[in-house]
Amino acid sequence: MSDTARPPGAVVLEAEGLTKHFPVRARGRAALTRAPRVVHAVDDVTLTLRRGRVTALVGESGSGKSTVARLLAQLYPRTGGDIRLDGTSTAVKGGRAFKAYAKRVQMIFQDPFASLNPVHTVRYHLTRALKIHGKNADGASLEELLGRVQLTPAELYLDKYPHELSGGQRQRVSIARALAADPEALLADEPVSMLDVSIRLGVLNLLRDLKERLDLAVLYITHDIASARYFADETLVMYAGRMVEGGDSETVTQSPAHPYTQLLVESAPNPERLSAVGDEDDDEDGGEPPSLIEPPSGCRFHPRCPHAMPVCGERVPERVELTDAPGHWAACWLYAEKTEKTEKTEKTAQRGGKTEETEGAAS
Ligand SMILES: Nc1ncnc2c1ncn2[C@@H]1O[C@H](COP(=O)(O)OP(=O)(O)OP(=O)(O)O)[C@@H](O)[C@H]1O
Repeated sequence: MSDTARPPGAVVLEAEGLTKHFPVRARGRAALTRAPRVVHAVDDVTLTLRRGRVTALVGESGSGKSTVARLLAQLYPRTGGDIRLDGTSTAVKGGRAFKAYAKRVQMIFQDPFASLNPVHTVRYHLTRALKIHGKNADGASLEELLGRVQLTPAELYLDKYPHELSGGQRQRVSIARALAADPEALLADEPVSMLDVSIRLGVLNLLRDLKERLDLAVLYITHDIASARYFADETLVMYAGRMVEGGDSETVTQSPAHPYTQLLVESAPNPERLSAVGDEDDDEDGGEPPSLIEPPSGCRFHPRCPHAMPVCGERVPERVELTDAPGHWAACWLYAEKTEKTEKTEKTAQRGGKTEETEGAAS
């Protein structure tokens, strides 16, 4: 890697105010009479990926996680916001600029069977990836790549076709192919959710090992908040296109602040299990996710929230830093209200004024 001199924890990839709206195609009369509508898939998402750290992005189906990953991989143009790679703003449309970006930011998909071409061998896939990124594709390089994903001895795998491998082995080949670029960031979109429960842990352990050995910045997308606790250094929670909570994984999963994160944690049947939550959680307790064509006003979780207050339906809550752990934050009026009140009380006290009256006016 060209930049091994950078310290662990250095920022690799950042998104700020990242937004993606997909146009909805109207049919028939509606196409003539109705204003064009959009799916608010991702709104105002801010995140940072650092070297040698795994960041989990957790949320139920349709919350916008894959769209965030695809935006970060520059597979979609964004509607708004910024993406910075090593501090430089980037918007890549294709061609040579995309190739240069993809060399540094690689993506791993959920279904390794779909992402590998069934008519080609492991040797072909890895040779092609190495050549695309201008690397030597000799036997030693192929062996080294397979060694990185613990498929040894290499000759056992090199001439196999995808259907001759197990699901776990296929995903390891996909990971090896991504590593052929020698990337700085790896975007893993539900990398184990299609694998048998018994082999998920092995693949996650491999990713963790790679993160440490290669100092990779890893984005780990999952439905399963229990696996985020196990595997990720930091956890971010998304609901209906917006980020609602973030912090170190232990704090977010053990002391969730946002009512949505609390619901996710409660509905994970066994936090110790790297479970199949993602396969079955679409109707977890507490209702359904909202339509993203006309998302709820204010906090998008407010129609499902057991603590909803009038303000929750009126204004989008901002991130509030919480005091229980450094870096822990939530975008929730439960905490913003307290902060607003505290600030008002402090200001009034400084002026030597009417604390009680000001508080009453604020609530
Ligand atoms: N290409 C697209 N065109 C239109 N709408 C899209 C497109 N891709 C995603 N969406 C919509 O954007 C929203 C977010 O989808 P996304 O796939 O990012 O969510 P997710 O959290 O990754 O869900 P899952 O875990 O099921 O993959 C959904 O409402 C989805 O229907």
